[in-house]
Amino acid sequence: MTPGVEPRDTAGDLDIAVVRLDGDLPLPSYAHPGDAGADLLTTVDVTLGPGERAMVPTGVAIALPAGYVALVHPRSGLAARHGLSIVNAPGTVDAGYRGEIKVMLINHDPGEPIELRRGDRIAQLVVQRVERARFVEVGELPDSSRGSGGYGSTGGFGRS
Ligand SMILES: O=c1ccn([C@H]2C[C@H](O)[C@@H](COP(=O)(O)OP(=O)(O)OP(=O)(O)O)O2)c(=O)[nH]1
Ligand SMILES: [Mg+2]
Repeated sequence: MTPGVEPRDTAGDLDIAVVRLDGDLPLPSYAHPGDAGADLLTTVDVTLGPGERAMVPTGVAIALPAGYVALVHPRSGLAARHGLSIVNAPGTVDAGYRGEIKVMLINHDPGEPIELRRGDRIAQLVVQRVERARFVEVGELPDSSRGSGGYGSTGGFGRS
């Protein structure tokens, strides 16, 4: 594909087997060509009070090919407007997992409840290739510029 040119349609390039577990709700789908996340829907009505969380079913189970992972990400619009996020963001769906994909939603708003209705788009699924590592024990690690510095070792906001 030519760099900078949008793909033509909203389908992906990788076939992933999906089973619908709950009626006729639509399959996960990308809202726009080029989107990284396919929207996941809730199959249930649920109200989350301020600070409350819930494990919400999406009505789909998938079989990812070996070497892939699906990550369950929050939707930024719902986060910005309502404070809706995901407790374990991003959730990890392993290639071998055949159960229903669930989303652990949390209402971060301090005062307002969030009312979700069956069929609402609650999260997005990002499918990626993933490496599986071999953890090779050694006595000592090679030097690096960062070394063991972390947790703010380079400074804060960068204000002068
Ligand atoms: O947001 C999520 C996260 C996980 N899962 C499913 C798919 C995943 O393959 C499985 C296990 O997830 P994870 O490894 O994150 O949880 P765990 O607490 O380590 O459970 P386990 O001991 O089953 O691995 O749960 C979801 O449906 N949604
Ligand atoms: Mg695990």
